Amino acid sequence: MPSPTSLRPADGRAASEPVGTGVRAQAEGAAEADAEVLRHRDRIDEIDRQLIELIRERAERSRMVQAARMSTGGTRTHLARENQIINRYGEALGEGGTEVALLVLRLSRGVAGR
Ligand SMILES: C=C(O[C@@H]1C=C(C(=O)O)C=C[C@H]1O)C(=O)O
Repeated sequence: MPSPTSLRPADGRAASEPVGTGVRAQAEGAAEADAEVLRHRDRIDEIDRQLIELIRERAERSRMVQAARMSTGGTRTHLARENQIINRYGEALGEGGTEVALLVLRLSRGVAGR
């Protein structure tokens, strides 16, 4: 006659509990979830690094365009072009895209505005 403990399933749950609900199964599930979080966070951090780098390059190039235009008496800003950019972000990203475009333009324009 087996002892009561030898009747316990190997995954740590009580024999009366459904598969996947035992202490071990829950611990394994939690470890997998933790690993998944770390994997996605690694990629998110990499994406953020790239975004920051791209925003910096964009701002630098934008300031060069602005400087070139102003060197011949033009304005710093060009509203028709900005509207095209705002629409592009809005169409690609939805309502929040418009706000992203406005922030990107603000970062690119520097403090002075026009
Ligand atoms: C860079 C330019 O100058 C300004 C900055 C813009 C930008 O950062 O995208 C867009 C229009 C202008 O207000 C441009 O005209 O292309």
